[in-house]
Amino acid sequence: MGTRGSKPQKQAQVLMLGLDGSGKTTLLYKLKYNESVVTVPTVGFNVETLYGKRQRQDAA
Ligand SMILES: Nc1nc2c(ncn2[C@@H]2O[C@H](COP(=O)(O)OP(=O)(O)OP(=O)(O)O)[C@@H](O)[C@H]2O)c(=O)[nH]1
Ligand SMILES: [Mg+2]
Repeated sequence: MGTRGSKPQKQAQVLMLGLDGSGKTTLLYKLKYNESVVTVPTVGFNVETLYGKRQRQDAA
């Protein structure tokens, strides 16, 4: 993203909000591991770092 002429944004911090039991944790771990996990109601909050395809290749 970004305006014309600016560098593409390489990192983003995303805050996901939703009602209890609306699927936030399920979506987070689906995005991170591409798997459907069994969840329990979250106490507090979940924080995860997700990497894009290119970033994973750079890390390897
Ligand atoms: N049918 C259906 N069920 C879903 C979907 N996403 C999540 N669920 C189910 O909804 C329930 C709650 O999912 P969570 O991911 O724990 O919801 P949450 O928003 O993190 O809940 P809290 O942590 O309590 O706020 C679980 O039983 C999930 O399996 C979906 O897309 N479809
Ligand atoms: Mg949760």
